[in-house]
Amino acid sequence: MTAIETRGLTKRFGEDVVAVDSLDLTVESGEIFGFLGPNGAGKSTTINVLLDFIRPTEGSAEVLGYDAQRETQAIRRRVGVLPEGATLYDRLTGREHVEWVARTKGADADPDAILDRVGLGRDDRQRRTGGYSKGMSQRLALGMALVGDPDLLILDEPSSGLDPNGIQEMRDLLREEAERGTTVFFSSHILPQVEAVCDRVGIMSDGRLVAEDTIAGLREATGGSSEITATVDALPEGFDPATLADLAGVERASADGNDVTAVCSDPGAKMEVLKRIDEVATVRDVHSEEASLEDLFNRYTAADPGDGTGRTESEASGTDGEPEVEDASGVTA
Ligand SMILES: Nc1ncnc2c1ncn2[C@@H]1O[C@H](COP(=O)(O)OP(=O)(O)OP(=O)(O)O)[C@@H](O)[C@H]1O
Repeated sequence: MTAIETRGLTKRFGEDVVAVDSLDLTVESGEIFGFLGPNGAGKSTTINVLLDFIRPTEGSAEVLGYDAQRETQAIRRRVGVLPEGATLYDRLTGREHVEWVARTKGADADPDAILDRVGLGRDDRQRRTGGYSKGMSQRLALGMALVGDPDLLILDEPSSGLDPNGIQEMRDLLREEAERGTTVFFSSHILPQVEAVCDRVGIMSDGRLVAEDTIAGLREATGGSSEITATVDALPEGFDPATLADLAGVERASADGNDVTAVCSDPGAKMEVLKRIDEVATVRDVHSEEASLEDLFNRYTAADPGDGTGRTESEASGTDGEPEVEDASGVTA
């Protein structure tokens, strides 16, 4: 079964902004799917349509086989949501938040077990959330998403505000959830984290899905440039490392001190680079790397226009937009 499926999904705000443009997205059950894109690419808007916080202009969206607009209640019972910038009720304690979500969902949850999983300390969970740090609020919001063992987790920037330990714990938690059979759909700007946990990724740019594949698949599709760095004793006088780019399959090359690095569009060219360097210098060490998700992301989104926010000028100054649009930043059950 597919966990998420959109067909021709489009959302316009006012006359000028096409936040999501004919999106065909498929997320299979049980996978961890990373939803990526620069600021303003349309990720949150897509998520907000899936959860019926906003209505699409055109197209359709199904979540767990239910129509996202007509069967919202069925979806909310089976989906755990961490909205962007989740708002908490200052006067309630962390534990009370989890109890509240459990009541709303009609779920039989153990708040302490959940808060243990997200690492919100025993004392902290008894305090009112008005005094929480950003990371504590984020841990609690994630705990609220876990209530009722959802079939699908939709997490908008789950690592936001977390320290490095928190990010690592989040990664483990996503894996644990996937092992239990939960589908995990999350947006993130922390690409190494995405690379470490995701089965597949989708990359949005300017409202459109410009790539949807495994990371290995993206590497292949882009010609998967890879790097080789050779550390040498010394480079001979007059040797210009840039000339390594004359070799077939080498995009560019440069030297930084005793490190000579070549970026290869054809991984097979790495050996040729090494041989050439070995002819002119004594090679002490070699380091080879495949294109990171960050490199791939940059390739797919390089053409993103403007300042990267995707906002028009009038919108940035607050003169455009759709007043009736509901914000997804509230606490969601
Ligand atoms: N309520 C709204 N009214 C008008 N325009 C909006 C509204 N919500 C989003 N937009 C615009 O839609 C586009 C997509 O925004 P969206 O928030 O979906 O991007 P995003 O990929 O989630 O970005 P980020 O990574 O910064 O969170 C942007 O141009 C944004 O300004």
